Amino acid sequence: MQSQTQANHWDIFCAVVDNYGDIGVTWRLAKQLAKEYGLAVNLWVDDLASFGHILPKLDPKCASQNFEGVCIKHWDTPLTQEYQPGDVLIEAFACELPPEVLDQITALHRSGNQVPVWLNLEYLSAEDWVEGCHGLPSLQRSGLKKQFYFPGFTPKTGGLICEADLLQRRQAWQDNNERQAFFETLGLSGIQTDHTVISLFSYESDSLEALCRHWQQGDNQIHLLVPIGRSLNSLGAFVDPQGPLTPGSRYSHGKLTIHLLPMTDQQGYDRLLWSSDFNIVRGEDSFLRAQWAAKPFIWHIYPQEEDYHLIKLEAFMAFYCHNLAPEIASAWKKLNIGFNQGAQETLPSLWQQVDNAHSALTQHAQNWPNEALNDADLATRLVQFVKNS
Ligand SMILES: Cc1cn([C@H]2C[C@H](O)[C@@H](COP(=O)(O)OP(=O)(O)O[C@H]3O[C@@H](C)[C@H](O)[C@@H](O)[C@H]3O)O2)c(=O)[nH]c1=O
Repeated sequence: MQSQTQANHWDIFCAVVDNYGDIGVTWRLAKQLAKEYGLAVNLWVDDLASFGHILPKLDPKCASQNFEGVCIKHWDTPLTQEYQPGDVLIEAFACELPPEVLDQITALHRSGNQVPVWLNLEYLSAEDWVEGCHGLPSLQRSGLKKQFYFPGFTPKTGGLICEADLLQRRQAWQDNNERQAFFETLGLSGIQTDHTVISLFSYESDSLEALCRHWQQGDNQIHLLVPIGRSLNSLGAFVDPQGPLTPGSRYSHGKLTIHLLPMTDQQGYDRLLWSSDFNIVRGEDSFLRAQWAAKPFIWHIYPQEEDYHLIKLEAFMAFYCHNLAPEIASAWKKLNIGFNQGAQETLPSLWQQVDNAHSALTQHAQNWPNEALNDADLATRLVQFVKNS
């Protein structure tokens, strides 16, 4: 397989901590840098089996393979494939670079040669402090300079990952009403145009059972589309926990039908979000893609110690709601907090209030992407940042 050995290539290193967010974010970025900026990108990943869940064509046993213009390389220990220093070296989410890489760039630096621009791509947060930390240097003992690159929602941050044509493609998909044909490709049947479709990709949560009980007794037919994963661990009362829980299974309870789906590649997941009336998402990447889907959503934020994640949730909600009618903003915020806190008793009424405001929230969700992008997405700002470094 061809790897990127030209002097002007970029290397991105990604260690999969858990779940799919680390690899999901770096894979999106690598694809976009290759496609829109013609950059030669090596994406080094320590866990190809996890990556395979969101890129089913990937061969987890292959050390080097090309997809969508990106060379995906297995990051093993010790590193068996040669690293050649390029223009840029990105360590994603403070993963520790392999010693073989550090040794090479240190040797380059010591011999007075040019070293790659070395960046630590951080997690996304809407908190105030991000602006002050974006771009800060972190001086290394070796004398090398590493800089923090913080994604974010304001012009003084590193921006948000969004491909140049994404919003247009999503709009065309929704205008052309592609959803029914898409559901057919997924083998879904029985979804009529006046039914409500909700996608679910969350962590385990007691909130799920509370919402399902409510939906089961509602007036409207609801279809809950669930890619196989952690959400199912909390739906034991609604799916057959002894059963094989395979894609294609469906379970009906009153007005609620739960459909199990396979995990697909990222493009397929985007389409699922575009095709749903409401999305329940999590982590970092699906959270952002729900915003680009321009539909109302609940964010199940990745839990952190001492409930720090609730501070991050509040910071984002303040941004998202700043120009939303106060009573709608309040209902949507309470639903998100209630979901994240597992507030089983209050969730049905919180859901109802948000559901009543569905068209206003959808309108808001449609305006949000352009506002959030602030004229430049993350890749555009990153390329500029590197030019200025
Ligand atoms: C359901 C589904 C998801 N995906 C992708 C979308 C995203 O790129 C990825 C999921 O990533 P996230 O939404 O970020 O959620 P996550 O929970 O998987 O990842 C998390 O990992 C932790 C280690 C981080 O600290 C969190 O911040 C977060 O990133 O999976 C598919 O490609 N196909 C699918 O069918």
